[in-house]
Amino acid sequence: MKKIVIGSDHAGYYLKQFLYNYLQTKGYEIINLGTNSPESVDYPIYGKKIGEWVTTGKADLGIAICGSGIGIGISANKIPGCRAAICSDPYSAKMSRLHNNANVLAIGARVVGEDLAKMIVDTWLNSEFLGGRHEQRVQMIEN
Ligand SMILES: O=C(CO)[C@H](O)[C@H](O)[C@H](O)COP(=O)(O)O
Repeated sequence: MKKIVIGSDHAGYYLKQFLYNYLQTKGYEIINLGTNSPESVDYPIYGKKIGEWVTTGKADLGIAICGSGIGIGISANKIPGCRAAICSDPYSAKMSRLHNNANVLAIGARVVGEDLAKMIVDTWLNSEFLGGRHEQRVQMIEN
């Protein structure tokens, strides 16, 4: 079973808690990196943390949530080796794994509701990188 880290800013706090509980009931090993209240905080702190956990191998995959998914996704992508995909639909989530080997999923809590977020997360976690022609493209990103 994959080890997953999840984190958010204040805007993503409630959806983060919801997805943390949901993934726990599904049997995933999931680590909460905060924030732990709806009090206003700065999303770059959490994007950086999630990116670092994933790129250092402390976790296999990360889920990052802010209001739009954009700020925390951009922040995570500043960490070398982090490939955060900002997704608000299951198709994009699936393709981000199949073609881009995304290791962080960024979601906007002010964009998607709980049911859609569950579908996005399920799709993302159940999709695997295809490799092949996509391998060299992902390597080009790294280079
Ligand atoms: O980074 C964002 C926008 O791209 C996130 O949506 C943040 O959660 C948002 O900026 C926080 O906004 P707030 O007005 O401080 O709650």
